[in-house]
Amino acid sequence: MASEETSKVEAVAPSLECVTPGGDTSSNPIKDEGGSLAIVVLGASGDLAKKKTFPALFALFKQNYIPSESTKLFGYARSKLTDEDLQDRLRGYLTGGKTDEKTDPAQLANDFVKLITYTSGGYDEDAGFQKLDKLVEDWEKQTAHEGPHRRLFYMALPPSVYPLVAKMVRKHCMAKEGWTRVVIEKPFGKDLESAEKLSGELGELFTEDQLYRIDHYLGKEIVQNLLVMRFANRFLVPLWNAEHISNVQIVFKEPFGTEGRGGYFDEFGIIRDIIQNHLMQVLCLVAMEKPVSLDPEDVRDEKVKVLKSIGVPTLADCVLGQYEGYTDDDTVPDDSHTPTFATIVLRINNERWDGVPFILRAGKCLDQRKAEVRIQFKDTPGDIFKCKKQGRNELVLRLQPAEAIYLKMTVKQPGLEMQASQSELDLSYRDRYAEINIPEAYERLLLDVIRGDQQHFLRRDELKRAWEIFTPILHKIDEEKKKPTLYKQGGRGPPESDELIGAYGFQRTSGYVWVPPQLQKK
Ligand SMILES: NC(=O)C1=CN([C@@H]2O[C@H](COP(=O)(O)OP(=O)(O)OC[C@H]3O[C@@H](n4cnc5c(N)ncnc54)[C@H](OP(=O)(O)O)[C@@H]3O)[C@@H](O)[C@H]2O)C=CC1
Ligand SMILES: O=C1O[C@H](COP(=O)(O)O)[C@@H](O)[C@H](O)[C@H]1O
Repeated sequence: MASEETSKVEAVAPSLECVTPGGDTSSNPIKDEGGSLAIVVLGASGDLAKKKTFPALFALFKQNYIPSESTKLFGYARSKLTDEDLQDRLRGYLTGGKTDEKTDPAQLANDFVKLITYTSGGYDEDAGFQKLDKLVEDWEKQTAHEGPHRRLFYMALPPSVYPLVAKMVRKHCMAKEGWTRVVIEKPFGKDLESAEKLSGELGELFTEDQLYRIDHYLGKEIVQNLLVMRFANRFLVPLWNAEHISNVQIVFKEPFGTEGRGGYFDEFGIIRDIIQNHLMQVLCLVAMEKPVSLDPEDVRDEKVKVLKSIGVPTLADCVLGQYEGYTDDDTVPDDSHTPTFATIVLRINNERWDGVPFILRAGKCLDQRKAEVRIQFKDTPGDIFKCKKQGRNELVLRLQPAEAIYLKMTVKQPGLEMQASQSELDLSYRDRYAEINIPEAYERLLLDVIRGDQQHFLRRDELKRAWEIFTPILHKIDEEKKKPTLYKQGGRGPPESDELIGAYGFQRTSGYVWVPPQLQKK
């Protein structure tokens, strides 16, 4: 049964306006739909809710994107909590973002938590969801605003209960006059079959335009910049292909381990946790063709197209690692073979990328926190300066920490001698945009949900294709109980990874060390 309810409110076409340096950036407001907005956080007692969901809503509240006159936040979970219990639990996490000097941040946090009300109930319990619906409806009736009563449900819950909760929302809590949107968190399944099963179950209850599958990497500033950078700069156009690019690396590193999430992590491993979703989304934006427009369907059509061109990797294209001490976690079995590190090389079989390896690398408990895209160009032909020794051009997009885009290039070493050396053109956001508050990923994505803009959310076919690429290798790893190489905590991961990357053409620049000013230890 497909829902008869579809959004009565037109999605706001994503606008992209050119902003001159120091210019006004506030030209993309929420289309004023009037009426009321109820945001229901299901699993409000949990970790994600307190660390990400409510803080993101707080940031939007601070910027008046969710005005207190017309917005109410409802928490729902099984834990027996009062409104005050939940409010107190959240207060300590409501710290991020900038406020003007006149505003007291603690007062703002107090004003925000007053918008939250909590109700407890089971996830399969009709009575609980009927009570929730009544609470929302009573509040909607009280809000004097003309217009639709909009309802946003955010599932900050373990995926095992998504279908159950979705059924309850569909049965009892749909908006009576206005839109209903449902946000779900990854993991969207464990492989192709389970993902399709989940998609089928949700598809019975909600239309695709009501479902927002969140991948928070799509909300990161540099990831969002990829479309603009790639398609608004003429000089990049002729270079962005196999003729000039040798290899592309997309890297995620974390300096800590599973930190209390060992039970979850051990079931999924690093490929499902990071590579199949976050890194693949970034890959799509690096590799896809120019969309016809910024309409969400046009952008997602291009992502699906590039995903369909990617060949299925084999174990030979892959290095797996596990950090020493991983199994000391009580929630992880002693004989666990779950990889906490993986390097996987993908090939895109199309005209633009034929022959260019896309190297995806992710690991926990490594030497640093870093996520970046590193595009390495081929050697310059006819090298009269012996530049090869100095290193290749690389365009690096650093997602975190300290967002930056920099281009490693060879220049004359200043001085009397004619000597070439490696330097960089550096766009470090903290220097260039010091006055601008860079929003958190969840903040931006929640705003997109309120706006009805699905560009930065996964469509069902996109998800399916990403699972088609990774399921064969994941099944093989599981079936063969493939043992990952143990690696030291705080290092670069298994040395085999660097060997594989080297074999696929990546050339490390010897002697080049550049620590951008924002990352230098003072
Ligand atoms: N935490 C994080 O940093 C991230 C989480 N996610 C995803 O977000 C979702 C929520 O994550 P997180 O908040 O960490 O999860 P939690 O384990 O904290 O669970 C959230 C809430 O769900 C309820 N719950 C827990 N286990 C069960 C269960 N077995 N059956 C029914 N209800 C249960 C609990 O509420 P109560 O008992 O009160 O009902 C809990 O407070 C997950 O899908 C996760 O993969 C994604 C990215 C990062
Ligand atoms: O989705 C997840 O992401 C986090 C890393 O997110 P980041 O925004 O801090 O880069 C990771 O720690 C976690 O394992 C994974 O589930």
